[in-house]
Amino acid sequence: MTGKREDYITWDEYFMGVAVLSGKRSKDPSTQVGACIVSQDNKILSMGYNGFPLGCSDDEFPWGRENEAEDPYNVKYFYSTHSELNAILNYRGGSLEGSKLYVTLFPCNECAKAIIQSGIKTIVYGSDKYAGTPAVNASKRMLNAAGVRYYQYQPSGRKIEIEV
Ligand SMILES: O=c1[nH]c(=O)n([C@H]2C[C@H](O)[C@@H](COP(=O)(O)O)O2)cc1CO
Ligand SMILES: [Zn+2]
Repeated sequence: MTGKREDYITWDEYFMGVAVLSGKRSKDPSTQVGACIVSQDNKILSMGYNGFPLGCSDDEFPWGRENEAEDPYNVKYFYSTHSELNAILNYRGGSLEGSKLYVTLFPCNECAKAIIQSGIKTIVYGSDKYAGTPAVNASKRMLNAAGVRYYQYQPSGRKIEIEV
């Protein structure tokens, strides 16, 4: 017996927790997504959340999603950068080869391309609320073909509270 504390959080709880916390920075009123990229030896390399690119003000660009077919110019989809892409682009350290991505929502087809090309080899995702849509089907098709492993985060049931 060393007296070691035993109720410390697991690596998965830690990194998914960081992804969830990152998503709390999102200004999207309907879906907040967070991502955390981790090296093979469990070091955090980068983080991201869905938001507009630098210089594109949250107070000037539209956050709504209504009337996309009639007026896509005034809807968020042309402008929001996905959390996974932001996490990849936020990394300034070199290569992401062999790394692992924790993300609160299953990546879309566009993010799948960036994930594959950046060398990320494993995805741990939270929600799969858009499962079965063409974008997610296409994403899974590419990830399967490229040999990127993915599995859903299994909640421990433990509530992690953060007080600052
Ligand atoms: O993988 C993703 N990553 C990601 O960051 N997003 C972002 C883009 C949008 O801001 C929001 C999706 O909005 P909505 O659920 O209202 O369609 O989530 C959406 C996806 C789609 O799977
Ligand atoms: Zn995406």
